[in-house]
Amino acid sequence: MVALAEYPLIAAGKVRQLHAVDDEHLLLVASDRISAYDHVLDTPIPDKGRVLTAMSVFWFELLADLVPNHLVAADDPRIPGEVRGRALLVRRLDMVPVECVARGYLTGSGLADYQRTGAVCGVPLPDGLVESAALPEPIFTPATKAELGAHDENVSFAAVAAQEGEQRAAELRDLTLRIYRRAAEHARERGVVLADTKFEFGTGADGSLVLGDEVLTPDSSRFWPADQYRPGRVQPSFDKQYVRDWLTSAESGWDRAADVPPPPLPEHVVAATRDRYVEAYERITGHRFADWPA
Ligand SMILES: N#Cc1c(N)ncnc1-c1cnn(Cc2cccc(F)c2)c1
Repeated sequence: MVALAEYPLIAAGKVRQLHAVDDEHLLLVASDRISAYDHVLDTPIPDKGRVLTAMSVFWFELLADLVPNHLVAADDPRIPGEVRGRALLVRRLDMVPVECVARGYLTGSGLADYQRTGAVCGVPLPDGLVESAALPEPIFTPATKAELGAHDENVSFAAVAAQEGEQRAAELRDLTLRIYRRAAEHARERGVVLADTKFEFGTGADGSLVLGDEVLTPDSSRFWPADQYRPGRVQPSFDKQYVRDWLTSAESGWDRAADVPPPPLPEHVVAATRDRYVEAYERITGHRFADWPA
């Protein structure tokens, strides 16, 4: 078994890394780190990396009839033991430099754009939409990837077409929305609102689109508990609300506006957050997390 250190690091996000395995394969590693309020917290959430990896595998398999994906293996001798269960062996693709975001609800940067311009990524929306409003239909709201730590920049479909060509841009939009609709319906039947999500696509040797990166995890998407959904307010995050509430409580002593790092999380917040990740996985997939490879 190879050690992770023998696979050169080629990209790193806030809570995950990408290593080169060979000319054809990469290793996508999810850490137990959690970010909140644009800070990566000091306290890891045990099993978060494994839950999110297991979730991506579930969605790749559920969506395989809609779109090919880059997954080669979740359990393979090339995956180092130290990251087994929270790493995916994937096919090296030629990535399309567009963050393909689908939104079924209006929140975050989409709401901010709408309040400023009446539109999101140039897509006009009806008047009077409030925080977390369900959109008349899901919309494609692409973005360009920002440097680590900065927020992605929302761009218009026309900008994507100028960069990728009209046909490829239309393909990215249509595929993004088809996948979102399928996933949102599946999640909603299981008590989870998939408010929005971000896909990354690449192309293989034949030039056709392949779904890459992580997919439909609570880190690449907004998951809300359906039974608490109420438009007109910021929704509780299915997975991160305990962390957010504690960090903004007097107990933490943290001042979010002071741009200082958040304090370590108390054990009860860590445990409750781990439980929420496991609950999200078990609800959405119907599988027991205990059955995911150790
Ligand atoms: N997935 C994938 C992928 C692929 N299958 N082939 C080629 N490149 C990529 C690739 C390059 N950057 N990213 C984003 C990313 C993901 C995970 C961790 C990071 F730090 C950064 C993805």
